[in-house]
Amino acid sequence: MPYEKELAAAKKAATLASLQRVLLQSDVHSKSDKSPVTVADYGSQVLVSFVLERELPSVPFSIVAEEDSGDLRKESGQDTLKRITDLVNDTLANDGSYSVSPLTTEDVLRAIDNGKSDGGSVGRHWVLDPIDGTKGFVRGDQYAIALALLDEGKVVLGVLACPNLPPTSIGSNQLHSSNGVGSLFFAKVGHGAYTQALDGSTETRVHVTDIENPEEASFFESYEAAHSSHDLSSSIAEKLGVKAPPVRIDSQAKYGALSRGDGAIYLRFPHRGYREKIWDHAAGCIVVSEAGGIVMDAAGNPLDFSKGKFLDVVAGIIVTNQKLMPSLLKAVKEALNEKASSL
Ligand SMILES: Nc1ncnc2c1ncn2[C@@H]1O[C@H](COP(=O)(O)OS(=O)(=O)O)[C@@H](OP(=O)(O)O)[C@H]1O
Ligand SMILES: [Mg+2]
Ligand SMILES: [Mg+2]
Ligand SMILES: [Mg+2]
Repeated sequence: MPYEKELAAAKKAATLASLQRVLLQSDVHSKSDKSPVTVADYGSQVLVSFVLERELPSVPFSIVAEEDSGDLRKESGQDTLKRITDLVNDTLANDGSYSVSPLTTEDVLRAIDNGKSDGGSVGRHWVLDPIDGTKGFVRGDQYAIALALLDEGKVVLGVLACPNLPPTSIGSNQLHSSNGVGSLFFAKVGHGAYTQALDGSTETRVHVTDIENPEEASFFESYEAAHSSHDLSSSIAEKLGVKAPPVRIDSQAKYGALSRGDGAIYLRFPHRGYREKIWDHAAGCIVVSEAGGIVMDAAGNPLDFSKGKFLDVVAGIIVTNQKLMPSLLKAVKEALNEKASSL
């Protein structure tokens, strides 16, 4: 079966990264673009890189990942580097599946640097967001370890580990950390999407909702208003006839929740000038597509992951089932035209 061992390795990598026991979630640093990064973001990138290298030793190795080692190589980063190294070694020791001597700080830097690839349309590339929704993670809300594989520019498998997303369906009032076991979603091209509890229970196939009437639909959007225009989504929802208030959750947990029918629509409209990155959508996109949903930009184009680390989309990203997509696209077009003429 194509990509079977790759999927098994990806599930193992994302699950192990989700088991990090972080002492200080508030240990947040600011990157050069002012966005937050924590010890756990780096630790997760190291663990995923480590597991993929171990599980797939004979395969040429390329990862396009969010984090880099630049700040950790500076004098001011030495404390953080030490804490990442301890965190990774504790996680590997608790798990016990790899008998290795503890990683050194050099090993950690090298593992982070494995994520330097540029991706593209030739060959295979892993795409990793070690912690997607860092702000959600710091708040104790939703976040995801998101890992996908590109083959000749197409996403062929994806895994989303969502440690704070309960394995049962969420309503709008059950969004906060479950303090229990989280959810794992995974999909392989042409083989459907599946979920299982992060503690390894049996897997079940997931499908997006079959709702046809927008009045019965609910929609997801970013928790952070800085990441997606809440005004534009409410105008789209109103045009479509959606009655329910928005459900705001961080990260690609939105794609996971949508793939099992917890909500019907995901709307994402970043503010002017922001360029989407492939690691924020690759895993979520294949999980939802294999669950029967559609992921497009606001002009109705499928997402193109073959152009390197950026994802060039027209205006925003919209996700829903096959039945609702035509009316959603129409509502999006109207709302965007209205916005343009009001400027
Ligand atoms: N200005 C701006 N506009 C749009 N998107 C941005 C912006 N800044 C960051 N990001 C990316 O958003 C990722 C977080 O995903 P979400 O927006 O779905 O979640 S959240 O509600 O904002 O927490 C987040 O992913 P992580 O950095 O992995 O947390 C970013 O890649
Ligand atoms: Mg980030
Ligand atoms: Mg992200
Ligand atoms: Mg991230």
